[in-house]
Amino acid sequence: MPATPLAETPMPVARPSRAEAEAAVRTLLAWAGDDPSREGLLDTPARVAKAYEEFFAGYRIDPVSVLERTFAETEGYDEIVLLKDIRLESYCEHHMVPIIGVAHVAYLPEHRVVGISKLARVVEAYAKRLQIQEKLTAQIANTIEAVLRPRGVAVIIESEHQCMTTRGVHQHGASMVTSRMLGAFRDDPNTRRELLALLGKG
Ligand SMILES: Nc1nc2c(ncn2[C@@H]2O[C@H](COP(=O)(O)OP(=O)(O)OP(=O)(O)O)[C@@H](O)[C@H]2O)c(=O)[nH]1
Ligand SMILES: [Zn+2]
Repeated sequence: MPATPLAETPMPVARPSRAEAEAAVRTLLAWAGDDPSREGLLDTPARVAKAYEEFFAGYRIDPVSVLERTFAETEGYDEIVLLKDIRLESYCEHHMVPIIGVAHVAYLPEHRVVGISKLARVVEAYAKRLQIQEKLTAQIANTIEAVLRPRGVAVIIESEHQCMTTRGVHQHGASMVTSRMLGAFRDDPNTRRELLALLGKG
């Protein structure tokens, strides 16, 4: 198996306990100006800790192992495989608020294909972490390239950053688009055009 870019996957040096995480939420509630001991907020720290386990589940998913099972009986299929409109839920590493959008992931198989849901699982593994969109886009593409060794990989992400819509510049409707094209998608204009046509962006 080729070297993979997982060196970029950080884990906390010493993970705080759940009780410490809940105490931190109580501090934030009080800092926001509310009373953490009032009835409606009593269970909130526990709920927030549980929600964080969901939001940041990606730290506990290994994107390489997700892609390791492949299938060779494809009758030599070597054209574009595209999974489009994958729901994306990520979290801005500057403000810890959601980045919501869609990802489109394509590759050009070389002999073997991967179960199509696995492309969405790789997106999920990197999205459910603290991110900036450029890095998220690159991590997904680089991992697919490193593990599947296809002739090309393309990842396009379109999203809305809530740090821009609900605070700061309050730019409702502004979307951020990033793309990472590797192999034939980068080098061959016809392949890139075909992809954009399949995405309705030709
Ligand atoms: N390139 C990039 N920028 C991002 C992403 N998510 C958030 N940002 C931006 O990161 C920047 C952080 O800038 P700072 O000046 O440190 O933060 P800030 O004072 O909260 O900035 P404002 O959002 O403009 O109020 C902001 O411009 C955000 O819009 C991302 O995925 N990619
Ligand atoms: Zn932000």
